[in-house]
Amino acid sequence: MRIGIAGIGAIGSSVAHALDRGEVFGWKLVAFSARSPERAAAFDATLNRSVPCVSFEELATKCDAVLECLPPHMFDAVALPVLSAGKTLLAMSASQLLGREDLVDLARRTGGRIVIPSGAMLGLDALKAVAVGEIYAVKIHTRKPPRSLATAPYVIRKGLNLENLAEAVCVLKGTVSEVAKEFPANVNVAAALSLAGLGPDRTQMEIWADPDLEFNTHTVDVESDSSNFSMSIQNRPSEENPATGRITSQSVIAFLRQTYAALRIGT
Ligand SMILES: NC(=O)C1=CN([C@@H]2O[C@H](COP(=O)(O)OP(=O)(O)OC[C@H]3O[C@@H](n4cnc5c(N)ncnc54)[C@H](O)[C@@H]3O)[C@@H](O)[C@H]2O)C=CC1
Ligand SMILES: O=C([O-])CC(=O)C(=O)O
Repeated sequence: MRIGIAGIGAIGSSVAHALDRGEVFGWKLVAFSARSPERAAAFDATLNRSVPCVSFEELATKCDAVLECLPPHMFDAVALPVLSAGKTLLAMSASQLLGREDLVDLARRTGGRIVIPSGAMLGLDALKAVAVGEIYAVKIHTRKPPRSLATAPYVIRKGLNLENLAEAVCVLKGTVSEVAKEFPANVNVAAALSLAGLGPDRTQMEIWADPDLEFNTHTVDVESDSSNFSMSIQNRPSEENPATGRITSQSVIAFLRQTYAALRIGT
């Protein structure tokens, strides 16, 4: 299978290197997109096998699947050509899929597919299973070091000063739909959780700034007619981007590896 990577930041570069090292059986990296020719050349030099830097439209025509790992506002620029071409979009900017039934409809019409890998979230397997029955409630509390929230639209608009906090503060609470508008780069895991379970309008969320925290931490409570469960994850930051957990790119690699695996575990 031919894969292309849109955006070679923390997630994209790590997945590209795993593919380049031949660590993902059955998948070949055939192209990538970068923000500038200089960045592309510097990145290509880190690969054992040179790969062309192309436009998002060319990624869509050259590849069977395209991994989107761009800044959130760039999402449509790659999602639309990939889905219009009937290809598979591996979407990391999961927050950008909230309220986007139009993209799901586009995929249905063209035979394309949208996949949100588990990324930095845990337990989506159990949530999908309980969703076969009736889910009563899903709550997620995301706690982040204040610096990870400092550039969010809400923090800037309200003029919140999150520096020198003496203790953890709840910055915003509401439904995932409400919080996503204000913290687009911080709700990918909540977006994935809500899409797998009760939907963004019924999944409750709180965002906390916690000065004592080193790792992004997500705690989830689920109640349903089959199981109640609570889960928590503390994500070590990646070297390239402290806002992105190291597990995120590993989740993509694990997802790709199961394509041809003789033994597949989990939902
Ligand atoms: N689903 C999940 O669990 C998680 C999702 N994310 C999301 O995944 C996305 C990617 O995250 P990271 O890799 O950490 O971001 P990053 O900021 O490290 O990388 C983004 C890359 O896109 C490049 N870029 C910008 N404009 C471009 C253009 N026009 N053409 C090509 N490349 C361009 C940037 O130069 C950068 O290299 C973000 O939206 C982030 O919020 C992050 C962590 C977890
Ligand atoms: O925990 C992480 O690494 C990333 C995160 O909060 C998100 O994108 O929602």
